[in-house]
Amino acid sequence: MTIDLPSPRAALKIGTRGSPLALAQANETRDRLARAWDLPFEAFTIVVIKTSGDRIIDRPLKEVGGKGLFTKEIEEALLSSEIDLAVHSTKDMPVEQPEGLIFGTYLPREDVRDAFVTLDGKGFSDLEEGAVVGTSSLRRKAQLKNRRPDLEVVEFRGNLQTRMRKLEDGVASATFLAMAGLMRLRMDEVKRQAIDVTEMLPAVGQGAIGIEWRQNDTRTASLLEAIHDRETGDRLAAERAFLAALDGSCETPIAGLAELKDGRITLRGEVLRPDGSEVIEAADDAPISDGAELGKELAGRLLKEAGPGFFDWR
Ligand SMILES: NCc1[nH]cc(CCC(=O)O)c1CC(=O)O
Repeated sequence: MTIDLPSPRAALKIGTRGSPLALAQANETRDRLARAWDLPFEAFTIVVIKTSGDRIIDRPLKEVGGKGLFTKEIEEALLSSEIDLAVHSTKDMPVEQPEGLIFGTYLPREDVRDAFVTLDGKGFSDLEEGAVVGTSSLRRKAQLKNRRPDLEVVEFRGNLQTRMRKLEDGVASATFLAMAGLMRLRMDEVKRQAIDVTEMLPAVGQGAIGIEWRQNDTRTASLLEAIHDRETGDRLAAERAFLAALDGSCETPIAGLAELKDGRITLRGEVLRPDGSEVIEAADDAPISDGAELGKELAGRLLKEAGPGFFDWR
């Protein structure tokens, strides 16, 4: 098969948000594509798109509401062919895409763990009673409250740099950041303690860069095949099926992680009450090709165990 390769004069357009992390992820995608197809960087252009999530920075996300706050404008640009592919943090992607778009290429996954970040390198069992922790993630808040009900949680929005500044300003004594973000931005100076996944299960998709394209654009699909990481794809199929079956709105604290071992896929999942007072968890394994069924099945078990009252806060 011959592919009409992009060139500096007819570059492939890569859409992304403009945050430093998003740009790092778009650059990694461009580098991998250029290497895989032996093309110069100039065969790709990076197009920055501002999303409603980027525009509204003064209100908590759950007040702004709606899925896809960070993806809507990017998907519109894809559909209108302003861009040829879009690079996303899989963690921020709704489980369903608009008609005509496919989200299905994944780069090799980074560290999936959360990091506990303080100015002096403390762990979360070392924080003094009643200390303030900043996070805007319902999952992290619920998981923290489950272990340390005494801690106070305050809303902490903004990019990684903004959150670090808030720590320096004393708005909170600690925050959580994804290890993947710290590594991609090479924020080596940030004092962090990586939290083992058995201690704090990460968000579905954490640490994975995912790429979306137009379903009818077979050329872009072929170009992307060369950089797709099959193992990450297999894990994400299970995790996202789990999330989809739980109807994971951003208002529900949900965590999930799939891992591959000895030719099988293992999935661990949990749902929590937002105040951390209850955690329901389950784990199982299956042949790798049955990952999506495993995700659906595990979600069903959690829903059954949680019972009809569990999600009442929504
Ligand atoms: N919700 C924001 C977001 N989306 C993806 C990452 C980190 C990178 C990743 O998990 O791939 C972050 C920041 C964070 O959670 O600290």
